[in-house]
Amino acid sequence: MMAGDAPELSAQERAGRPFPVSWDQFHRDCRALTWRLNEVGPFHAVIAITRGGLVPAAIVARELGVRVIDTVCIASYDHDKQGELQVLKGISEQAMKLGGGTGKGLLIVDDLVDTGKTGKLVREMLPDAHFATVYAKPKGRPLVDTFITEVSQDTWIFFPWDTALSYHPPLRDGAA
Ligand SMILES: O=P(O)(O)OC[C@H]1O[C@H](OP(=O)(O)OP(=O)(O)O)[C@H](O)[C@@H]1O
Ligand SMILES: Nc1nc2[nH]cnc2c(=O)[nH]1
Ligand SMILES: [Mg+2]
Repeated sequence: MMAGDAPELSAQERAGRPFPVSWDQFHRDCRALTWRLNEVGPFHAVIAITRGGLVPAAIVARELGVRVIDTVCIASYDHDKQGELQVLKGISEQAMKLGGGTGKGLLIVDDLVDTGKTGKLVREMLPDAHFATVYAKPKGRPLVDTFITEVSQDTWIFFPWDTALSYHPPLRDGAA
């Protein structure tokens, strides 16, 4: 950064509007997602986009009675800064076979789509799979087949596995 330049804002700071999600709420939203997916399936396997997709994938797979779960491991955000996408582990040969090579009958699960970059990459790997997320922001929404809650692009979702209970100052003292 050059002297005098404004500090670079993280994706979370740019988003501005916080949307904290509790474990209870997340579980309810995953169950609601499963109700919708139950109309679309059956699915041969669930593909979780790690790491955020692991928690909804476990809940959805449990509700749908699917026991084959695979992962595609992608790193993009370092906490809240988005960098280049890196595929750390691809989809297994066995899961690929179950999807006939194109992902037909497979269910991809992630916690959210934001810019859609992560979802787009996985869709390219499995063009015929069904892609479900719990939350969706407008830029990524066209990529998703099924989701539960849309939040505005300037929202930052705080998941229960990334947060802890802490003191919150009263509204009159300027709390959001
Ligand atoms: O639509 P995009 O702009 O690509 O962002 C969405 C992705 O970002 C988050 O993952 P992250 O890269 O933070 O990794 P994590 O799941 O391991 O936390 C989230 O879980 C999605 O996978
Ligand atoms: N936790 C979290 N991770 C993200 N990655 C991209 N967008 C988000 C978001 O809103 N919340
Ligand atoms: Mg993720």
